[in-house]
Amino acid sequence: MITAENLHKRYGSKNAVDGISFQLQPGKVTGFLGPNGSGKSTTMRMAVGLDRPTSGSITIDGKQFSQHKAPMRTVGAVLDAGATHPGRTGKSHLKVLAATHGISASRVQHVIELTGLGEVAGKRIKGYSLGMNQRLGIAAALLGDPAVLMFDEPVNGLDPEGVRWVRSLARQMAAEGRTVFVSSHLMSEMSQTADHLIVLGRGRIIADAPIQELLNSGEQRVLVRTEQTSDLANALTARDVSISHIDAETLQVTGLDPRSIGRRALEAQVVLHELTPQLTTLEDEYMKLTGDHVEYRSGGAFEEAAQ
Ligand SMILES: Nc1ncnc2c1ncn2[C@@H]1O[C@H](COP(=O)(O)OP(=O)(O)OP(=O)(O)O)[C@@H](O)[C@H]1O
Repeated sequence: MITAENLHKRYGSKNAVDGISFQLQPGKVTGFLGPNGSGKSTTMRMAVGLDRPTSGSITIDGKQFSQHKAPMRTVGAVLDAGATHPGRTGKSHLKVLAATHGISASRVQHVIELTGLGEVAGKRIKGYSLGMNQRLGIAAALLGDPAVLMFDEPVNGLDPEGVRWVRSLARQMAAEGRTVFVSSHLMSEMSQTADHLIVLGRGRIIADAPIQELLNSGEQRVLVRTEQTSDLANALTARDVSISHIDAETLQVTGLDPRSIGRRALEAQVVLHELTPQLTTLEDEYMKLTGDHVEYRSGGAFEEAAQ
């Protein structure tokens, strides 16, 4: 279990992480989502002692990472997959890690198989592709069979097969009861992997909720088609209901569910041709949530923080 309490990190005058608190649950994939520069990597680095909080704390099972007797058995982290010795083979890299952390050599072969590195494990790391390096990083993270896994942008630069593999590995690890924490700046990625989302914007938490809840939090819009648009609009008009005319036969209604719209149409003797709830996508929600929190926007303009 990872717990952050009022965690802050300042770099000079910059609040990279600005007082965040959260608790991650075992058995779930928690997505850590936010635009570039929102503080995800800094938070993860503090969790494994690579950076010190300016104030507040981030602990794993109640202790700071450095206080754990066997850190590799506690947390498996892939924060920088490139941090290896290029002249070694993948297998010898894993063997050294195992030997220096009191992990049995049999785990090395096991994680090589688990990560699909079998064919390249005997080759030097300097010849590895990005995908192989990513798999090697994950193999190292799994070596100590830890209950907590932390992956920073694990699918960056991977091909579609690699992306699918990382997703299913994360899900499998959570199904085994582990706490799985995965960062990404892409909602589309997280929506296929995570059960729960923590959304960060400019170092602050802007959402901490199950994916389903985020999906349901948007206002439901319903598309209605009829030849009697004005009769229907009259029948539906009420406080908190907004109706917009899309074209001569189509209305978009917010504030009423499809069932109520159907019932009112029947009472007003309006014939409906279509009644379609418009699903809010996670992407829509994410854009809404982070719209004011983006540091770098497309178009090349740099916008200074305006908080
Ligand atoms: N060592 C550092 N020194 C100074 N500023 C830093 C340092 N590390 C991070 N920052 C700044 O802190 C902020 C948060 O960065 P961080 O890398 O944690 O964000 P992120 O959400 O992981 O983004 P990305 O997806 O781009 O890596 C950014 O504005 C970044 O420029």
